[in-house]
Amino acid sequence: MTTTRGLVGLELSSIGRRYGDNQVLRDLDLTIDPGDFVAILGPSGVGKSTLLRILAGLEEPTSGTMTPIGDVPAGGPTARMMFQEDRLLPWKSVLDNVQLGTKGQRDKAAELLAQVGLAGREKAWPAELSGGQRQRVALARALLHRPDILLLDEPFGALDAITRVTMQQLLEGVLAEHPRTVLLVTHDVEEALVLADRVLLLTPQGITRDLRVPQSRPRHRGDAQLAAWKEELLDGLLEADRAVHAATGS
Ligand SMILES: Nc1ncnc2c1ncn2[C@@H]1O[C@H](COP(=O)(O)OP(=O)(O)OP(=O)(O)O)[C@@H](O)[C@H]1O
Repeated sequence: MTTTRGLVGLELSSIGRRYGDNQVLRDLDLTIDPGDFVAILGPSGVGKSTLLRILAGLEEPTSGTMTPIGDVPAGGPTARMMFQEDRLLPWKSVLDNVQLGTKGQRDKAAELLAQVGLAGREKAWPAELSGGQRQRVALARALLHRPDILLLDEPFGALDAITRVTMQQLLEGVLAEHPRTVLLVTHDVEEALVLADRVLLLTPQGITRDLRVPQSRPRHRGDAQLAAWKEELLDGLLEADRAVHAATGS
């Protein structure tokens, strides 16, 4: 049996979000098990980032409830978000960027930097790093806060194909060391299938596909079952994309 010690999940019940007349999420029911890695696919504009912002507590749903489950800490679970853009402060060193908003965590910050492959670059400025390296700093910064829930909003979306694969492998390694409940929003179906325990397809009709990926890690990108799911999910995405355009008249 998988242990959920120290891990927190979330139960969403009838979550909705409306912006004026624009009902973005509607009656969303979803249980995220403690320690699960859940990837969310969906057409542009369907509300994936909105959902992550709600989970992060950055935004309130207009309806529904969200309840933490599992080994819930006394003050409630903490969440941390990582974005496509690194959001590093250019006037602070790499180490100071990782420590941002914390006190006395220098050693831990340096240790995390080493874990993401940036030992020796503590004093560098963000401008001296490549896009992939900057995302490593952003990942180290998110992990320093030891969030119960790690929310990744297309974190590798701006990276070239090779750096992206390297970052996926790095994330997998880091999570093996620091188990967390993870939600990943991505447009990359292969990324979802290679990394996640569970892949959701979010469409204007709600979650239309909820796929468990039992393959052991590291996964083989050429795996026949993953390839079949990739086809199926791409078809689902195309169909959902048409539905979004039909709904918005775009
Ligand atoms: N603060 C806001 N005010 C008004 N409308 C918003 C706001 N945030 C998001 N929206 C609207 O909500 C809808 C969903 O946006 P969201 O960014 O969550 O979609 P997404 O699925 O993440 O899209 P993408 O894949 O393109 O990032 C869009 O129609 C967007 O215009």
